Amino acid sequence: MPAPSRSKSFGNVHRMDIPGREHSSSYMEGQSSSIKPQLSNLRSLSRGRFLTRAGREQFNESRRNSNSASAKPCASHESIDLLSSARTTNPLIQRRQTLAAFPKKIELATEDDATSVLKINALNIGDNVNSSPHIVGGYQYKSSARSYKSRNSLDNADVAKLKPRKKLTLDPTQECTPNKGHSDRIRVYVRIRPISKKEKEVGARCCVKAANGKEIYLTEMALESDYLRLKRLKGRYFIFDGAFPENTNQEEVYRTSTEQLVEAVLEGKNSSVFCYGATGAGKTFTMLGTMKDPGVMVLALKDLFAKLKQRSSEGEHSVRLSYLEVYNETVRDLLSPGRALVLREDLKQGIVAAGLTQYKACSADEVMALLQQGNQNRTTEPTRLNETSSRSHAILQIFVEYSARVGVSLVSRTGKLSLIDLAGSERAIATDQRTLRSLEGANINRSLLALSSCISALVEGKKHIPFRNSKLTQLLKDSLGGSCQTAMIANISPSNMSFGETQNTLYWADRAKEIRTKGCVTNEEIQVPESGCEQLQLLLEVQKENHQLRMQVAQLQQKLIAFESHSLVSKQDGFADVKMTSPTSTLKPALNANQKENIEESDIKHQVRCDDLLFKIPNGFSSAKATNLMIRSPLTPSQDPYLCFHSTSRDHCRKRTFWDITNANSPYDKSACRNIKSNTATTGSPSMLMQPGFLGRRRLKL
Ligand SMILES: Nc1ncnc2c1ncn2[C@@H]1O[C@H](COP(=O)(O)OP(=O)(O)OP(=O)(O)O)[C@@H](O)[C@H]1O
Repeated sequence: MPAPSRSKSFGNVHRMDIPGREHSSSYMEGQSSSIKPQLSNLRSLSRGRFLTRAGREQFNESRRNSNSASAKPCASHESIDLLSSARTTNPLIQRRQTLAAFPKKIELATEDDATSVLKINALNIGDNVNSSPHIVGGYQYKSSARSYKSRNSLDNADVAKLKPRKKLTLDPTQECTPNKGHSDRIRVYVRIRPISKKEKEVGARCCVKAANGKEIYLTEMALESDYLRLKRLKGRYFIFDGAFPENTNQEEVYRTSTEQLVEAVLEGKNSSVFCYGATGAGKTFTMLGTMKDPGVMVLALKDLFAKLKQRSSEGEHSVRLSYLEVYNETVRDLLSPGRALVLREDLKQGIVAAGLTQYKACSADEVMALLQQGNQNRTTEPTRLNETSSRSHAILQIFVEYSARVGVSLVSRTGKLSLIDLAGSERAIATDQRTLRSLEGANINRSLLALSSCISALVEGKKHIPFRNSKLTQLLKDSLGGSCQTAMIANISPSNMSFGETQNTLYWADRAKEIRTKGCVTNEEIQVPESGCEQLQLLLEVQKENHQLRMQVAQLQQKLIAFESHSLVSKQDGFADVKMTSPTSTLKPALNANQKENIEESDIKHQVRCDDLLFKIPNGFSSAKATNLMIRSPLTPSQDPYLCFHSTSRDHCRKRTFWDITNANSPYDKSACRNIKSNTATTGSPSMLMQPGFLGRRRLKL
């Protein structure tokens, strides 16, 4: 069909509702071939609406033809919808339906694109826009403009005011969903602590609410007197990866925010969890907890050791641990306190505190003891707001190393878990002015300010991130901008007296949500022996290991035989008429109840005990007697190969030779040969010197 003269490109079909707006062809990005028939239908429709009378007739004619022609591509359900709805006069509804037929990932190049899509989706999801400004119609609206996101209500007029600064992406995979384990975005959780007794006494009321597991509402308006922050902090609604109300227990906080990161560390990745918030908001409670109510640090360590135990068969694991604090811009070792430490940048490990001790820990209890020791060394002082206020930022680092031999190569992995309890931001009035406390407060605020600058720079995608502005940000460089999975737990107080601090914390938490870390990589090394020398060394190691294992097997077998000999001797003495059967079946009846119990307890234990018994053979019972006993055994070697092995008779303990197998005239029948082989194993290999028969026989002859 010839294209009508006023026909427009597909992009213009979308644009015609808002004349004069520039749209980019990236709207079409991701368009799959499957939606092409729908698009052509749409194009035809738009043509139909703008044609002259004659043209419209021609158009209708061609449409009839196209409907009747079975060979032409049939319209899908979605395109049928589009056809029926195309008659509507509401352009936004038309556009909404058009978008519904699109693949979900759409690149928007301009502010107008974003505004239009948001408007369309606003119509689509109605009130959902109000309740979830970040997730619009199933997409997360990801941009650098944030303040409008936090509004309690978002109408079309508000949407129209949106001024995104950069190219926007609507990416359905970036929804704020906890436990999804995305590795490239900082996960942010908010925890509200219960209102304290002190706050209740002074008549404080609750000013914040958590809802639906993810949402936080401020139930008060911003303070009109706070001119500096008023503009920035007018948001009253926030959505995070998780929102914990006052009654959430420690276990739940750990499971939601940190458990998956512990798992990642075991896979050789780096993970960090940090608590952020104003003084007295509950950071230390969340991170460390109490003896009765252990926090994230303790639960993570316990979980880590439990998981290591489960994986013990997979390879060798070792755990090292260091604990440091940043106090008044100096770095101190909490496990072996001494002089201040210097931070150095290491190519492989990133920023490290030179001289920081790393303790090797073998069990959760050992780690707990170290943690307790470190906490005793941590600087805490009472302030007006918190009786046990942490005056320093504390960082616990746990390194988990794994190594295993896979074939000839050695695989090793190292994962690092950093658990960080930040000191609380505070106003000078909250602490004691003009004292050491206020100096500490100033330093704490300085480092937290540096942290906020880094967050801002990271969110805005700046090239230079001012990590060097404070010791804290230097140490957090990995967690914020490196190859690391990071979770932030923002702690807030519900009291209206801390409303400003709560708003501030929520503002920074909301920003931190947009930080993208580098994709988390596994720190794995595979050593494959390359040179002949390395291969030879490896071969020697394997041979050595093999030899040791053979020795162990031989010793255990020897003990077993010694025990069995003794049981036969006892039978000779006490139970002469007990019929001898194969060694394994004679073991149990010959033992008394006590011995039997020991055998069931542990093989090794029972073998050692039996060895003892061997040397308790009654006086006068010579080894010759034992030998005779074996010779007098009613069984032939073929019936009881074990006895054959032990007998001193040449006939019975004759070595099995090549001839025995091949020669049809062999005195042994084939089945007997097979039995003998499995028990005597006298094939002449050098390792057979270690075999039990050899040693056992010698012992009895002595
Ligand atoms: N979720 C909670 N449940 C019960 N009590 C809590 C909770 N969170 C905090 N608290 C209590 O609130 C008080 C202050 O908490 P915490 O010391 O953890 O605050 P903080 O943010 O670490 O303060 P700072 O920055 O001054 O060290 C403590 O007495 C603590 O027991």
